[in-house]
Amino acid sequence: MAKEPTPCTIVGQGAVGSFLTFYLSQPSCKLNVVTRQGLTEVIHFIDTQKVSVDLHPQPYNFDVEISNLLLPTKAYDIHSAFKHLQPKLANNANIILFNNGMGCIEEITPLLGPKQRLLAASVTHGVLKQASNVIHTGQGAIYYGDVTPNKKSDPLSADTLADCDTMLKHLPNCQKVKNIEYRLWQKLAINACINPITALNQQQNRSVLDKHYYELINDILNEFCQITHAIHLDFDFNTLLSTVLEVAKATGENFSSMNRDVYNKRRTEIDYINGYIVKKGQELAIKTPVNQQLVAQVKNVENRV
Ligand SMILES: NC(=O)C1=CN([C@@H]2O[C@H](COP(=O)(O)OP(=O)(O)OC[C@H]3O[C@@H](n4cnc5c(N)ncnc54)[C@H](OP(=O)(O)O)[C@@H]3O)[C@@H](O)[C@H]2O)C=CC1
Ligand SMILES: CC(C)(CO)C(=O)C(=O)O
Repeated sequence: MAKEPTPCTIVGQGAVGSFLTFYLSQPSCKLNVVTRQGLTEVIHFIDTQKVSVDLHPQPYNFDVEISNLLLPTKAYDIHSAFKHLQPKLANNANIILFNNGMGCIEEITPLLGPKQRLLAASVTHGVLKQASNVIHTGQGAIYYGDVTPNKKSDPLSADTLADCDTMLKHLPNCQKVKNIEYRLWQKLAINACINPITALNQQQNRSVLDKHYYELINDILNEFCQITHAIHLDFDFNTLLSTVLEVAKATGENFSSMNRDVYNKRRTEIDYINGYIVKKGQELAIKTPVNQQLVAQVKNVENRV
């Protein structure tokens, strides 16, 4: 007997949400797209080969139980989007976070049912949304892993998780990894350096390579490494510094997401990026004055708009 398509609910038609909709539009997946207004828009999606396709996702059907919930929203919207859809989640649902920054795992974990699984992804693809056009601007990768605390083995949960893993194989360069925590912290370090610098100075990512910012980057990463050391995650300072500079170079022509948020007078994800380093510092009694200062500066710019 042919296998039923895997049901998959995607929240929002933003850049990453449309990217997921494009790559998961497969006969083996049954997509449901949730928007705040209830109506879906036609998205003109352009892939890295410049091939364009119009996406006509079905509006969300509230009668459907959610087995796989994909949350590609800004970090500050994850909690409310989850709460809104929580009543529709299957007992053994998989919930997958695609946001930048950290802190959402802590927000969602207490809300999980005993058989629900929480997965987190680190995305390095570049995707740009301009009006109804979504462009896959840069080929990157997706690393994801299970971050459910105190997992209990359950045959039904294991089956839905296996279906979810099969479904996610349709995404470009998508790999399940055991060390997802390490990947998430590494991406946090990259964003903690590139995003506020490029947002406050309204410059492209390559500007981070300017000698002028070396001391600031050193200070951001120094505070970061004290925290990761305290939680027994080993990051070598020099390797991390090289990674940040390599990403700034490789994405040099781009404007970071925080740069665009400030430019477009939108809320930034600062609370979940440098703000998360500050929060962890407070919990661990580690001083983080440089990250604290950056949070204050970015919030100051946000409040001016
Ligand atoms: N774009 C990129 O290249 C990359 C982005 N990321 C990260 O991925 C995350 C998403 O980024 P991106 O796609 O660019 O952001 P966008 O702002 O383009 O998209 C977010 C979407 O989420 C929707 N949304 C929020 N809450 C709800 C809700 N409750 N119900 C329905 N829809 C909702 C928003 O809808 P509305 O329009 O109504 O506000 C919006 O369409 C961020 O954390 C970002 O940092 C990571 C790597 C690369
Ligand atoms: C890696 C980087 C900095 C690329 O622009 C990014 O993730 C962002 O802009 O948020």
